[in-house]
Formats: sequence, structure tokens, C-alpha cells
Amino acid sequence: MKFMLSKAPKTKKIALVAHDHMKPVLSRWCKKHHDNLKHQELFATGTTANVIAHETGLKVEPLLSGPLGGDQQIGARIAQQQLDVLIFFWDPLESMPHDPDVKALLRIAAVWNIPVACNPSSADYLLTSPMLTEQYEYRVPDYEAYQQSRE
Ligand SMILES: O=C(CO)COP(=O)(O)O
Repeated sequence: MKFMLSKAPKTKKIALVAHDHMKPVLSRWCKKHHDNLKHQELFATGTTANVIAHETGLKVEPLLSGPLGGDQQIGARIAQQQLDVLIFFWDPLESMPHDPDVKALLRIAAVWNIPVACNPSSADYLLTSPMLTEQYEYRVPDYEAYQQSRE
């Protein structure tokens, strides 16, 4: 696989996702970082978006609910380089009927090399990084070279 450099803008597009038992945790985390998050563009799976918007007043664009395809929508946006950061508080103590979608989302975030935080501590580190508010250059798969190599 060949790679190339891509640039994440100064204002980041951040996806927020939480499984049901983790929604209160994500909501608390969003309140803690409200002043920072209000300057970013926020997206979330359906129920997570409703909870965050209602409990924090932050503007969040809702996608579909996770089990109905929301994780896949977020994955598609990551693959199209339309999202810069993934905050995904998945529940390590519950099994999910849409576990394949959860795995696929984490996999595609790794493929496209975007920062991922899966718990509040790592999300604290990520959101307070100076890189969050700077343009950030990072390595992504070179899709054109990949296509040419398959002709
Ligand atoms: O299930 C989810 C992520 O896998 C989250 O979906 P909701 O935000 O719709 O609950």
C-alpha cells in the first residue's frame, strides 16, 4: 500500500458515539469540554446525538442510530475523509447485536489513520492536544495509487 499526506483543518469534524450505558459518561465528558467542543463540528449516531444535544446544548448533526446503520454512516464519512476525529465510548461489558458494525467502524478509523478515543481518559488527552486546533498533516492510503496498482 502506498500512502500520501492529508491535512486535517484547524476546526475538526468530530464524530461522537456511545453505547447506551456509556451515554451518561459521554454526556459528562461533553459538558467538561463544552467550551472546546462548541468550536468544532460535531456529528453523532442518532440516539447519542439526541442525548448530547439535549443535555449539553451543543449543536450535533444526527446520523442514523447505530444498530440501524449509524456506525456504518460514520465509517463511510471517515473513508471519504469527511471526519477528523472519532470519540467512541463503546461498552466493554455488553455484547451488541451490531458488533460487526462496531468492529468495522474501529477498523476503518485505523485504515484512515484518524485519532480515536474509546474512553474518557484518552478523550481528555485527545481534546486537549494542541494539534486539535492546528492544521494537522497525517498519513493516509493513496487511493489513486491503490487503484492504479489493481489495473
Ligand atoms: O450503537 C451505537 C454505536 O455502535 C450508538 O448508536 P446510538 O447513538 O443510536 O445509540
